Amino acid sequence: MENVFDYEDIQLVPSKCIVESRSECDTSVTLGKHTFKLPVVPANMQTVVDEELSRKLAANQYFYIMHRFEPEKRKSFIKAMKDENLISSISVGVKDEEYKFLESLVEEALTPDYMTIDIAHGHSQAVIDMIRFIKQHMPETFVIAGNVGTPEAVRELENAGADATKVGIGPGKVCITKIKTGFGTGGWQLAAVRWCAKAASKPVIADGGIRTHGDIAKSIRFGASMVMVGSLFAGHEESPGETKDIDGKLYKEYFGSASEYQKGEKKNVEGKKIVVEHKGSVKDTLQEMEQDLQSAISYSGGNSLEGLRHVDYVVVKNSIFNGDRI
Ligand SMILES: NC(=O)C1=CN([C@@H]2O[C@H](COP(=O)(O)OP(=O)(O)OC[C@H]3O[C@@H](n4cnc5c(N)ncnc54)[C@H](OP(=O)(O)O)[C@@H]3O)[C@@H](O)[C@H]2O)C=CC1
Ligand SMILES: Nc1nc2c(ncn2[C@@H]2O[C@H](COP(=O)(O)O)[C@@H](O)[C@H]2O)c(=O)[nH]1
Repeated sequence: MENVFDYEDIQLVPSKCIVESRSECDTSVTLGKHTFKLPVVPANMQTVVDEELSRKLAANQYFYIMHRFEPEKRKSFIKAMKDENLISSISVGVKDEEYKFLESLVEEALTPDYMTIDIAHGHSQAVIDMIRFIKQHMPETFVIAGNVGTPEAVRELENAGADATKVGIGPGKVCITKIKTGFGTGGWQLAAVRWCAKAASKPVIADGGIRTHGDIAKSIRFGASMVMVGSLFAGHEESPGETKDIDGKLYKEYFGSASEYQKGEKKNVEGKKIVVEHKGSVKDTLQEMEQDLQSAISYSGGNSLEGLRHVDYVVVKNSIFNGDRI
Protein backbone atom coordinates (compact mmCIF):
# COMPACT_ATOMS: atom_id res chain seq x y z
CA MET A 1 0.00 0.00 0.00
CA GLU A 2 1.45 3.33 -1.07
CA ASN A 3 0.07 6.85 -0.86
CA VAL A 4 -1.81 6.35 2.35
CA PHE A 5 -3.88 9.22 3.72
CA ASP A 6 -6.46 9.89 6.36
CA TYR A 7 -9.57 12.03 6.67
CA GLU A 8 -7.78 15.32 7.40
CA ASP A 9 -5.50 14.87 4.37
CA ILE A 10 -8.36 14.91 1.86
CA GLN A 11 -10.70 17.54 0.52
CA LEU A 12 -13.49 16.85 -1.93
CA VAL A 13 -13.74 19.07 -5.01
CA PRO A 14 -17.12 20.70 -5.77
CA SER A 15 -19.09 20.13 -8.97
CA LYS A 16 -21.92 22.20 -10.47
CA CYS A 17 -24.99 22.15 -8.28
CA ILE A 18 -28.14 20.51 -9.67
CA VAL A 19 -30.54 21.23 -6.81
CA GLU A 20 -32.35 24.45 -5.88
CA SER A 21 -32.22 23.70 -2.18
CA ARG A 22 -30.07 21.43 -0.04
CA SER A 23 -33.29 20.00 1.35
CA GLU A 24 -33.74 18.21 -2.01
CA CYS A 25 -30.68 16.06 -1.29
CA ASP A 26 -31.50 12.56 -0.12
CA THR A 27 -29.21 11.12 2.57
CA SER A 28 -31.00 7.79 2.90
CA VAL A 29 -29.26 4.46 2.52
CA THR A 30 -30.49 0.90 2.10
CA LEU A 31 -28.77 -1.84 4.04
CA GLY A 32 -30.31 -5.25 3.58
CA LYS A 33 -34.09 -5.12 3.59
CA HIS A 34 -34.40 -1.72 5.25
CA THR A 35 -33.79 1.90 4.33
CA PHE A 36 -32.42 4.34 6.90
CA LYS A 37 -32.35 8.14 7.05
CA LEU A 38 -28.56 8.40 7.34
CA PRO A 39 -25.54 6.27 6.41
CA VAL A 40 -24.43 6.55 10.02
CA VAL A 41 -24.64 4.11 12.92
CA PRO A 42 -23.61 4.85 16.53
CA ALA A 43 -20.85 2.48 17.65
CA ASN A 44 -22.00 -0.70 19.41
CA MET A 45 -20.23 0.33 22.61
CA GLN A 46 -21.57 0.48 26.15
CA THR A 47 -21.04 4.24 26.55
CA VAL A 48 -22.58 5.02 23.15
CA VAL A 49 -25.77 3.00 22.82
CA ASP A 50 -28.25 1.27 25.11
CA GLU A 51 -31.67 -0.32 24.68
CA GLU A 52 -33.56 2.94 25.10
CA LEU A 53 -31.50 4.80 22.52
CA SER A 54 -31.70 1.80 20.17
CA ARG A 55 -35.48 1.94 20.38
CA LYS A 56 -35.50 5.69 19.70
CA LEU A 57 -33.20 5.33 16.72
CA ALA A 58 -35.16 2.45 15.22
CA ALA A 59 -38.49 4.21 15.72
CA ASN A 60 -37.12 7.19 13.79
CA GLN A 61 -35.67 5.16 10.87
CA TYR A 62 -32.04 5.35 11.94
CA PHE A 63 -29.86 2.25 11.92
CA TYR A 64 -28.54 1.06 15.27
CA ILE A 65 -26.51 -1.90 16.55
CA MET A 66 -27.04 -2.81 20.19
CA HIS A 67 -23.77 -3.77 21.96
CA ARG A 68 -23.03 -7.25 23.31
CA PHE A 69 -21.81 -6.36 26.80
CA GLU A 70 -24.98 -7.38 28.65
CA PRO A 71 -25.40 -10.70 26.86
CA GLU A 72 -28.23 -11.96 29.05
CA LYS A 73 -30.48 -9.06 28.00
CA ARG A 74 -30.26 -9.69 24.27
CA LYS A 75 -33.11 -12.17 23.92
CA SER A 76 -35.68 -10.02 25.70
CA PHE A 77 -34.44 -7.03 23.72
CA ILE A 78 -35.08 -8.81 20.41
CA LYS A 79 -38.54 -9.86 21.60
CA ALA A 80 -39.40 -6.32 22.72
CA MET A 81 -38.27 -4.80 19.43
CA LYS A 82 -40.28 -7.34 17.46
CA ASP A 83 -43.35 -6.68 19.63
CA GLU A 84 -43.00 -2.98 18.77
CA ASN A 85 -42.53 -3.77 15.10
CA LEU A 86 -39.07 -2.21 15.12
CA ILE A 87 -35.94 -3.65 13.54
CA SER A 88 -33.85 -5.84 15.84
CA SER A 89 -30.08 -5.43 15.54
CA ILE A 90 -27.69 -7.02 18.03
CA SER A 91 -23.99 -7.83 18.41
CA VAL A 92 -22.41 -11.20 19.05
CA GLY A 93 -18.94 -12.46 19.87
CA VAL A 94 -17.40 -15.78 18.88
CA LYS A 95 -16.97 -17.68 22.11
CA ASP A 96 -18.75 -21.01 22.85
CA GLU A 97 -21.52 -19.39 24.88
CA GLU A 98 -22.49 -17.31 21.86
CA TYR A 99 -23.30 -20.48 19.92
CA LYS A 100 -25.55 -21.58 22.78
CA PHE A 101 -27.26 -18.19 22.73
CA LEU A 102 -27.85 -18.41 18.98
CA GLU A 103 -29.17 -21.96 19.26
CA SER A 104 -31.68 -20.75 21.83
CA LEU A 105 -32.80 -17.99 19.43
CA VAL A 106 -33.27 -20.56 16.69
CA GLU A 107 -35.31 -22.78 19.02
CA GLU A 108 -37.66 -19.88 19.74
CA ALA A 109 -37.71 -18.76 16.08
CA LEU A 110 -36.38 -15.37 17.15
CA THR A 111 -34.40 -14.14 14.17
CA PRO A 112 -32.76 -10.73 14.59
CA ASP A 113 -32.94 -8.57 11.47
CA TYR A 114 -29.26 -7.64 11.79
CA MET A 115 -26.38 -9.32 13.61
CA THR A 116 -22.93 -7.82 13.96
CA ILE A 117 -19.99 -10.03 14.81
CA ASP A 118 -17.94 -7.68 16.97
CA ILE A 119 -14.34 -8.81 17.33
CA ALA A 120 -11.07 -6.87 17.46
CA HIS A 121 -9.35 -9.03 14.83
CA GLY A 122 -12.14 -10.06 12.47
CA HIS A 123 -9.89 -11.75 9.91
CA SER A 124 -9.98 -15.06 11.77
CA GLN A 125 -11.35 -18.57 11.50
CA ALA A 126 -13.50 -17.90 14.57
CA VAL A 127 -15.37 -15.16 12.72
CA ILE A 128 -15.65 -17.22 9.53
CA ASP A 129 -17.15 -20.09 11.55
CA MET A 130 -19.61 -17.75 13.25
CA ILE A 131 -20.72 -16.21 9.93
CA ARG A 132 -21.31 -19.71 8.52
CA PHE A 133 -23.23 -20.77 11.62
CA ILE A 134 -25.53 -17.74 11.51
CA LYS A 135 -26.12 -18.03 7.79
CA GLN A 136 -26.89 -21.75 8.10
CA HIS A 137 -29.32 -21.38 11.00
CA MET A 138 -30.72 -17.89 10.45
CA PRO A 139 -30.34 -17.20 6.72
CA GLU A 140 -32.70 -14.21 6.91
CA THR A 141 -30.40 -12.29 9.27
CA PHE A 142 -28.19 -9.63 7.70
CA VAL A 143 -24.68 -10.35 8.98
CA ILE A 144 -22.11 -7.60 9.47
CA ALA A 145 -18.65 -9.00 10.23
CA GLY A 146 -15.50 -7.32 11.47
CA ASN A 147 -13.33 -5.62 12.15
CA VAL A 148 -10.86 -5.91 9.30
CA GLY A 149 -8.32 -3.76 7.51
CA THR A 150 -7.34 -5.59 4.32
CA PRO A 151 -8.94 -6.65 1.02
CA GLU A 152 -8.09 -10.31 1.74
CA ALA A 153 -10.09 -10.14 4.95
CA VAL A 154 -13.06 -8.53 3.22
CA ARG A 155 -13.08 -11.22 0.53
CA GLU A 156 -12.79 -14.08 3.01
CA LEU A 157 -15.59 -12.81 5.22
CA GLU A 158 -17.82 -12.11 2.21
CA ASN A 159 -17.10 -15.58 0.84
CA ALA A 160 -18.08 -17.08 4.18
CA GLY A 161 -21.46 -15.35 3.84
CA ALA A 162 -21.09 -11.92 5.47
CA ASP A 163 -23.57 -9.41 4.02
CA ALA A 164 -21.34 -6.47 4.97
CA THR A 165 -17.90 -6.00 6.47
CA LYS A 166 -16.71 -3.42 8.96
CA VAL A 167 -13.32 -1.79 8.33
CA GLY A 168 -11.12 -0.22 10.98
CA ILE A 169 -8.45 -1.62 13.27
CA GLY A 170 -7.39 0.95 15.82
CA PRO A 171 -8.43 4.33 14.32
CA GLY A 172 -10.96 5.06 17.08
CA LYS A 173 -10.70 7.86 19.61
CA VAL A 174 -10.31 5.48 22.57
CA CYS A 175 -8.22 2.90 20.68
CA ILE A 176 -4.69 2.14 21.80
CA THR A 177 -4.18 -0.85 19.50
CA LYS A 178 -1.51 0.94 17.47
CA ILE A 179 0.45 1.85 20.59
CA LYS A 180 0.04 -1.56 22.21
CA THR A 181 0.65 -3.77 19.16
CA GLY A 182 2.08 -1.69 16.32
CA PHE A 183 -0.77 -2.82 14.05
CA GLY A 184 -3.80 -1.24 12.51
CA THR A 185 -5.32 1.35 10.23
CA GLY A 186 -4.95 4.24 12.68
CA GLY A 187 -3.50 7.19 10.75
CA TRP A 188 -4.51 5.80 7.34
CA GLN A 189 -8.10 4.71 7.99
CA LEU A 190 -9.58 6.48 4.96
CA ALA A 191 -7.03 4.84 2.64
CA ALA A 192 -7.83 1.48 4.25
CA VAL A 193 -11.53 2.05 3.61
CA ARG A 194 -10.75 2.71 -0.05
CA TRP A 195 -8.47 -0.33 -0.28
CA CYS A 196 -11.08 -2.63 1.27
CA ALA A 197 -14.07 -1.15 -0.57
CA LYS A 198 -12.36 -1.75 -3.92
CA ALA A 199 -12.21 -5.45 -3.11
CA ALA A 200 -15.69 -5.65 -1.64
CA SER A 201 -18.73 -6.89 -3.51
CA LYS A 202 -21.02 -6.05 -0.59
CA PRO A 203 -21.39 -2.97 1.63
CA VAL A 204 -18.44 -1.76 3.68
CA ILE A 205 -18.93 0.08 6.98
CA ALA A 206 -16.09 2.50 7.81
CA ASP A 207 -15.57 2.19 11.56
CA GLY A 208 -13.59 4.63 13.68
CA GLY A 209 -11.76 7.90 13.18
CA ILE A 210 -14.76 10.02 12.19
CA ARG A 211 -14.09 13.40 13.82
CA THR A 212 -16.25 15.75 11.75
CA HIS A 213 -19.45 15.45 9.76
CA GLY A 214 -17.42 16.08 6.60
CA ASP A 215 -15.66 12.77 7.30
CA ILE A 216 -18.95 10.99 6.63
CA ALA A 217 -19.04 12.37 3.07
CA LYS A 218 -15.36 11.47 2.62
CA SER A 219 -16.03 7.89 3.73
CA ILE A 220 -18.80 7.57 1.16
CA ARG A 221 -16.48 8.99 -1.51
CA PHE A 222 -13.91 6.32 -0.75
CA GLY A 223 -16.36 3.44 -0.95
CA ALA A 224 -18.12 3.08 2.38
CA SER A 225 -21.88 2.47 2.39
CA MET A 226 -22.16 3.51 6.01
CA VAL A 227 -19.98 4.82 8.85
CA MET A 228 -19.82 3.72 12.48
CA VAL A 229 -19.26 6.56 14.91
CA GLY A 230 -18.35 6.42 18.60
CA SER A 231 -16.90 9.61 20.10
CA LEU A 232 -19.23 11.96 18.20
CA PHE A 233 -22.21 10.16 19.76
CA ALA A 234 -20.88 9.57 23.27
CA GLY A 235 -21.58 13.03 24.67
CA HIS A 236 -25.37 13.29 24.47
CA GLU A 237 -28.07 13.40 27.12
CA GLU A 238 -29.20 9.97 25.93
CA SER A 239 -25.66 8.52 25.86
CA PRO A 240 -25.33 5.80 28.51
CA GLY A 241 -21.90 6.94 29.76
CA GLU A 242 -21.71 8.57 33.17
CA THR A 243 -22.11 12.37 33.29
CA LYS A 244 -19.18 14.19 34.95
CA ASP A 245 -18.98 17.74 36.22
CA ILE A 246 -15.42 18.96 35.81
CA ASP A 247 -14.80 22.54 36.95
CA GLY A 248 -18.44 23.43 36.35
CA LYS A 249 -18.53 21.98 32.84
CA LEU A 250 -20.44 18.81 31.92
CA TYR A 251 -18.80 15.84 30.24
CA LYS A 252 -19.70 12.23 29.51
CA GLU A 253 -17.49 9.22 30.00
CA TYR A 254 -16.48 7.30 26.87
CA PHE A 255 -14.48 4.09 27.19
CA GLY A 256 -13.17 1.49 24.75
CA SER A 257 -14.78 -1.93 24.50
CA ALA A 258 -11.33 -3.43 25.06
CA SER A 259 -10.52 -1.08 27.95
CA GLU A 260 -9.93 -2.14 31.52
CA TYR A 261 -13.24 -0.42 32.44
CA GLN A 262 -15.19 -2.60 30.01
CA LYS A 263 -13.34 -5.82 30.73
CA GLY A 264 -13.11 -5.41 34.49
CA GLU A 265 -9.53 -6.64 34.35
CA LYS A 266 -6.16 -5.69 32.90
CA LYS A 267 -6.03 -8.39 30.21
CA ASN A 268 -5.37 -7.68 26.57
CA VAL A 269 -6.29 -4.06 27.12
CA GLU A 270 -6.46 -2.15 23.80
CA GLY A 271 -8.69 0.72 24.81
CA LYS A 272 -8.82 3.65 27.21
CA LYS A 273 -11.35 5.89 28.95
CA ILE A 274 -11.78 9.58 28.20
CA VAL A 275 -14.43 12.23 28.74
CA VAL A 276 -16.15 14.03 25.89
CA GLU A 277 -18.02 17.31 26.06
CA HIS A 278 -21.69 17.10 26.87
CA LYS A 279 -23.62 18.28 23.84
CA GLY A 280 -27.36 18.06 24.32
CA SER A 281 -29.74 15.77 22.52
CA VAL A 282 -28.80 13.12 19.98
CA LYS A 283 -31.79 14.25 17.91
CA ASP A 284 -30.08 17.60 17.27
CA THR A 285 -26.82 15.93 16.25
CA LEU A 286 -28.63 13.59 13.84
CA GLN A 287 -30.44 16.57 12.33
CA GLU A 288 -27.17 18.50 11.95
CA MET A 289 -25.50 15.45 10.40
CA GLU A 290 -28.34 15.17 7.90
CA GLN A 291 -28.10 18.86 6.97
CA ASP A 292 -24.32 18.71 6.62
CA LEU A 293 -24.55 15.60 4.47
CA GLN A 294 -27.27 17.19 2.32
CA SER A 295 -24.96 20.15 1.85
CA ALA A 296 -22.07 17.81 0.95
CA ILE A 297 -24.27 16.08 -1.63
CA SER A 298 -25.14 19.46 -3.16
CA TYR A 299 -21.42 20.32 -3.45
CA SER A 300 -20.90 16.99 -5.22
CA GLY A 301 -23.29 18.05 -7.97
CA GLY A 302 -25.74 15.28 -7.12
CA ASN A 303 -28.96 14.84 -5.20
CA SER A 304 -28.29 11.57 -3.35
CA LEU A 305 -25.37 9.77 -1.71
CA GLU A 306 -24.50 8.35 -5.13
CA GLY A 307 -23.35 11.84 -6.14
CA LEU A 308 -20.57 11.71 -3.56
CA ARG A 309 -19.09 8.47 -4.85
CA HIS A 310 -17.41 9.92 -7.93
CA VAL A 311 -16.36 13.45 -6.97
CA ASP A 312 -12.77 14.53 -7.47
CA TYR A 313 -10.59 15.00 -4.45
CA VAL A 314 -7.24 16.54 -3.60
CA VAL A 315 -4.65 15.43 -1.09
CA VAL A 316 -3.79 18.31 1.23
CA LYS A 317 -1.22 16.76 3.56
CA ASN A 318 -0.33 18.96 6.52
CA SER A 319 -3.38 21.13 5.89
CA ILE A 320 -3.43 24.61 7.28
CA PHE A 321 -6.48 24.92 9.50
CA ASN A 322 -8.30 28.23 9.15
CA GLY A 323 -10.01 28.27 12.49
CA ASP A 324 -11.56 24.86 11.87
CA ARG A 325 -9.30 22.79 14.06
CA ILE A 326 -11.36 20.43 16.21
N1 LIG B 1 -12.02 -1.85 16.00
C1 LIG B 1 -10.92 -1.96 16.69
O1 LIG B 1 -9.88 -1.45 16.35
C2 LIG B 1 -10.89 -2.75 17.96
C3 LIG B 1 -12.05 -3.01 18.62
N2 LIG B 1 -12.04 -3.66 19.81
C4 LIG B 1 -13.30 -3.92 20.48
O2 LIG B 1 -13.09 -4.45 21.76
C5 LIG B 1 -14.02 -5.46 22.07
C6 LIG B 1 -13.31 -6.69 22.55
O3 LIG B 1 -12.75 -7.32 21.44
P1 LIG B 1 -12.12 -8.77 21.49
O4 LIG B 1 -10.98 -8.74 22.44
O5 LIG B 1 -11.90 -9.26 20.12
O6 LIG B 1 -13.34 -9.59 22.06
P2 LIG B 1 -13.35 -10.79 23.02
O7 LIG B 1 -12.59 -10.46 24.22
O8 LIG B 1 -14.76 -11.17 23.12
O9 LIG B 1 -12.54 -11.87 22.17
C7 LIG B 1 -13.20 -12.67 21.27
C8 LIG B 1 -12.41 -13.94 21.02
O10 LIG B 1 -11.42 -13.67 20.05
C9 LIG B 1 -10.15 -13.98 20.59
N3 LIG B 1 -9.25 -12.92 20.14
C10 LIG B 1 -9.38 -11.61 20.32
N4 LIG B 1 -8.37 -10.93 19.75
C11 LIG B 1 -7.59 -11.89 19.21
C12 LIG B 1 -6.40 -11.85 18.49
N5 LIG B 1 -5.77 -10.67 18.25
N6 LIG B 1 -5.86 -13.00 18.07
C13 LIG B 1 -6.46 -14.19 18.33
N7 LIG B 1 -7.61 -14.28 19.01
C14 LIG B 1 -8.16 -13.16 19.46
C15 LIG B 1 -10.32 -13.98 22.10
O11 LIG B 1 -9.41 -14.84 22.72
P3 LIG B 1 -8.31 -14.28 23.75
O12 LIG B 1 -8.94 -13.17 24.54
O13 LIG B 1 -7.98 -15.45 24.58
O14 LIG B 1 -7.17 -13.82 22.90
C16 LIG B 1 -11.71 -14.49 22.25
O15 LIG B 1 -11.77 -15.87 22.20
C17 LIG B 1 -14.88 -5.65 20.82
O16 LIG B 1 -16.07 -4.96 21.01
C18 LIG B 1 -14.08 -5.01 19.73
O17 LIG B 1 -14.90 -4.42 18.74
C19 LIG B 1 -10.88 -4.10 20.37
C20 LIG B 1 -9.68 -3.83 19.76
C21 LIG B 1 -9.59 -3.20 18.47
N1 LIG C 1 -8.70 -0.48 19.49
C1 LIG C 1 -9.88 -0.33 20.08
N2 LIG C 1 -10.93 0.05 19.33
C2 LIG C 1 -12.09 0.20 19.93
C3 LIG C 1 -12.26 -0.03 21.29
N3 LIG C 1 -13.55 0.20 21.60
C4 LIG C 1 -14.15 0.54 20.45
N4 LIG C 1 -13.28 0.57 19.45
C5 LIG C 1 -13.52 0.94 18.06
O1 LIG C 1 -13.63 2.37 17.97
C6 LIG C 1 -14.77 2.69 17.18
C7 LIG C 1 -15.29 4.09 17.46
O2 LIG C 1 -14.33 5.04 17.05
P1 LIG C 1 -14.53 6.63 17.17
O3 LIG C 1 -13.30 7.20 16.57
O4 LIG C 1 -15.75 6.98 16.39
O5 LIG C 1 -14.66 6.98 18.60
C8 LIG C 1 -15.73 1.58 17.54
O6 LIG C 1 -16.79 1.45 16.64
C9 LIG C 1 -14.80 0.37 17.55
O7 LIG C 1 -14.57 -0.17 16.29
C10 LIG C 1 -11.14 -0.41 22.05
O8 LIG C 1 -11.20 -0.60 23.27
N5 LIG C 1 -9.97 -0.55 21.40
